[in-house]
Amino acid sequence: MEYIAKERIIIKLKKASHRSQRMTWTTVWSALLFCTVHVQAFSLSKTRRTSSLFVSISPSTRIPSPVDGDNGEWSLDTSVTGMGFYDLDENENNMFSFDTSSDIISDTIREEVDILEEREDRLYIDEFGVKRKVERCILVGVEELSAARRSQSDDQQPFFSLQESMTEMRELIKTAGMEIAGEVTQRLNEINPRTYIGTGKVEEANELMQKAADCSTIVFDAELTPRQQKHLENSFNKKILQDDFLVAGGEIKVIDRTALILDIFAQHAKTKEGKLQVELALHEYRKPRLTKMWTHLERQSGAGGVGLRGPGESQLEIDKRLVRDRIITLKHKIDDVQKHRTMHRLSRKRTGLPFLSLVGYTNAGKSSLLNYLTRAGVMAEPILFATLDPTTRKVKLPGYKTHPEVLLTDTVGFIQKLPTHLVAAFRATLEEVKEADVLIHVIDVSNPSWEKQELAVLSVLKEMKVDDKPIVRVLNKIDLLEPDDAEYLKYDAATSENTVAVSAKTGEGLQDFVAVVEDAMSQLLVPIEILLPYSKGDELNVVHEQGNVEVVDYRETGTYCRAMVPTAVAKRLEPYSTSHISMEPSGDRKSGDWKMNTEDDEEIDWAALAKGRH
Ligand SMILES: Nc1nc2c(ncn2[C@@H]2O[C@H](COP(=O)(O)OP(=O)(O)OP(=O)(O)O)[C@@H](O)[C@H]2O)c(=O)[nH]1
Ligand SMILES: [Mg+2]
Repeated sequence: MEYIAKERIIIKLKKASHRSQRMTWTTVWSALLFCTVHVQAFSLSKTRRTSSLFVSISPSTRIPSPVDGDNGEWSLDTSVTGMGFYDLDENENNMFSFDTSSDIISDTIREEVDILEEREDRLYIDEFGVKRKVERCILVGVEELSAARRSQSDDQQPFFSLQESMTEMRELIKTAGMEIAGEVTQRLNEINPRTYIGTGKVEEANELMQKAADCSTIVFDAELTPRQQKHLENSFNKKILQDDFLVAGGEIKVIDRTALILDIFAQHAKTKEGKLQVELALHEYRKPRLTKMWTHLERQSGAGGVGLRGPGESQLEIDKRLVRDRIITLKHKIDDVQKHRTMHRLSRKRTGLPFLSLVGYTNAGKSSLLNYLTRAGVMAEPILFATLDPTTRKVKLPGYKTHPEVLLTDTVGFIQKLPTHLVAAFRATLEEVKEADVLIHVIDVSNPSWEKQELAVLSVLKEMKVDDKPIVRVLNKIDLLEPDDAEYLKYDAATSENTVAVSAKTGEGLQDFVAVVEDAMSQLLVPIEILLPYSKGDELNVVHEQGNVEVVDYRETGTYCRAMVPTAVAKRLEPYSTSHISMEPSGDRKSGDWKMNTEDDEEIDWAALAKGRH
């Protein structure tokens, strides 16, 4: 039996793990190559139970029938969404009716494939028909004593103790959908440049994993270098490597903190842009980590068709080229999406509404606050990195005099030790923070490490060079505190500048929140002095709505008005200005002390001016 692809499809080839992997995959590859399948991308997933190969192939290529049976080498799995092919031996009309939503395939092949294989890795159906999580892992953490010492001399860089960091990792692992089967920790003066932890600890982790059932993953609470990861993989997979892949069972995966966060991002990205960014970050992460583990797949690529022909290109080289090409394509696509976003931002600016951005540590309650204020229905979950895509809402703030309406954006949460290339991949989201007039820093005060989390966020804001913007500190989740602690924090907030204690769950303190935000925004107002023609009555309304009017005087030539207004409004009204007002702040912008330069710097009698007698 033979099949022909209707359109570009992903096929999934599965085999049971009891056969020699080397034999089987070589057979699969040769089968695919002999029938001139144009393989466009592939990804391999292995668990203890099965190994799956996902291949994207071009339309109209014929693929051979899988060999089934007792000693079957491989089988074709038709359960992958987006598959579509004809069964040639059957009646041509009798095609398999699969859901072939083409955008899954065209834009995000790797991503869909990754998510599918991740899901498969995690879930199995037990004898009662219940889906259970099976991916279990060993968590490894290190207390780096030299880093602890360094941090003592730097107040700005928070140092999370081993226990704090491990608590956070446990949450991340839970969010990623894994279970912890055991933990290994080590106190080291300096980390081991080769294997991160000492060789004794590698052994300990290995033993722990052998004892735990269904456990083939080791998660490190660290950003491992590609070299360290390779050495660790080799140490944990010594047996498989020694036996030249002939032993039963899947290989042991070594995952670092970055890979774990990327996995969570991949599961949570909702919009096209978010997905593209995650895919880019994943490829950037994987590029230096492609290794010669799979050299048994090495071949001359003449049979690969146009574009793949060439002298002696190894599978590893092809992989690298595929990843490189994909990165370039992704960057182009992201640039395109960002052009739209820039246009969107410009039109938003034209509305003249102040722009507030919610920032904060992951799980602090940013989305909950936006939900409370707007009923926007932004996903707020007790999981880390619930939000990846920025959501902007117009919010009416009750009791606001100067800015009755503002634009409020929810953003991706921060986390300590956030790898720099992850930050780069999410630059579009961070652009939103750069554009903001005021930052609303949401802090989860029910978390024992909240002060360190606050510092971690401030240091990222500093890196992004946005720490000069007015920042409102929102001490959130006070409902979870002991009454005394809550009272103390409320008092502390009331006596500190730009700070408010709230609960985004019960709504407590949100009236004060509005007042504090208004205070912060008044720092954005600039003084104007204008003479508006009577035909521009609507502009005067804007000044009344969005500004603080000090003097209005109806004169023969128009309405004289002195007021404090948002910068956008001041710029628009510049043609009607009666004096030359400098828009530059005089020194500290936060003080709200804006300098006015009159032409000859003469003393002005404001009262007389107001009455039109100056
Ligand atoms: N008890 C209590 N829970 C809260 C409060 N605010 C938020 N939460 C809960 O905290 C969890 C995280 O809230 P989110 O709003 O998703 O947090 P976030 O800052 O948007 O998180 P990320 O998008 O992951 O960065 C959710 O389960 C919320 O219900 C609060 O004031 N009190
Ligand atoms: Mg959120």
